[in-house]
Amino acid sequence: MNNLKELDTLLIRQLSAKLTQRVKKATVLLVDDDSITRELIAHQLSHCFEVDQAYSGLEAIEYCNVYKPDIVLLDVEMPGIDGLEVCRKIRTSLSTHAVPVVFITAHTGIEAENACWDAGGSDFVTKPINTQTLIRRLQSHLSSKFSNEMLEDLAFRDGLTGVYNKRYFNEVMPSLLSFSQRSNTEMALIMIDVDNFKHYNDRYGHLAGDRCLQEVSKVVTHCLKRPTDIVARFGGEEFVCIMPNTNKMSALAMCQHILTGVEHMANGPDKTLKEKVTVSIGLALNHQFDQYPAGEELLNTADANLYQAKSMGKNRVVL
Ligand SMILES: Nc1nc2c(ncn2[C@@H]2O[C@H](COP(=O)(O)OP(=O)(O)OP(=O)(O)O)[C@@H](O)[C@H]2O)c(=O)[nH]1
Repeated sequence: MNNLKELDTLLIRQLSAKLTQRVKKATVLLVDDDSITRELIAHQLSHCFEVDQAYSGLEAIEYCNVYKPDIVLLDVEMPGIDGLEVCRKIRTSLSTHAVPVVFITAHTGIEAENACWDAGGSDFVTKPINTQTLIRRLQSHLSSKFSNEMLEDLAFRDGLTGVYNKRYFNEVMPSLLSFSQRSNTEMALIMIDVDNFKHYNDRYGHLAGDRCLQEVSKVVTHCLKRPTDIVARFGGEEFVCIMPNTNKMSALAMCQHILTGVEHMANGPDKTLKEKVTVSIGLALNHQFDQYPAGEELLNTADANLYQAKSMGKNRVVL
């Protein structure tokens, strides 16, 4: 019992050290049209974070779309697009909606404060700024953001390969299916299974087998580049991928990419594989059914096609 408690304490200490490190390396985007104020705040914050600067609302939006900062420190009053509008834009963009926004405002009073909350702000500081308070607030928002991300990773990522896990797949599959049904778009689902993996494990050991799975998942993730594509480890040496907005030709091309990529892994510069590895792929498309299929039907079809691919000699895709 005591040992378990000690282990818990150790784990919590490790996690909190990791969190502190992440907060130290966090990027703050500081947005203010007044260059003197901006430089002054940037200088004070630079002891604790990486600080990038934007001088207008438009520049801030462009920066966020490309670089995705960890947190935004945003002046409310700016000519052109003001801070409130920038914040609304950050909140409605898929890639930045979870980025905390802390407002800097010269105005106090219920109306000014409520405007910040209504725009989606996470917090605000009033001028003149107390640097200590500002730093502590940023650290606190960053800590909760990073802990949430760490928890999400623990819940939804596969520990060995870093791709999503089956739980995540099961969570998102119904929404993706109903989205493709509503928008009448094609969607592809593939099941990938490493060929003769038992032999690889038996011959080179379980650790080498683990390494092989990591390499396969890298190849698959590399091939499926769209932000909407999802790669998950389904269990053992099996992966499942969902590709929204993908028709038969593109899906087949993707599968071919994966087959070639995996085949070439053993020739890679770092030679992490002991011998050539191949995979078999079962493909299923939602448009191949008379009626929109349920997730289970798509999965079963992909699985049956995977079985076919194996029985036809492996290292191939079957639709
Ligand atoms: N190293 C490692 N091996 C795993 C893991 N999960 C499952 N395995 C192994 O994967 C192997 C799968 O073997 P089989 O199901 O017989 O499949 P196979 O040898 O690939 O045969 P085919 O699928 O017909 O090509 C078993 O030996 C499992 O122990 C893992 O996380 N790491």
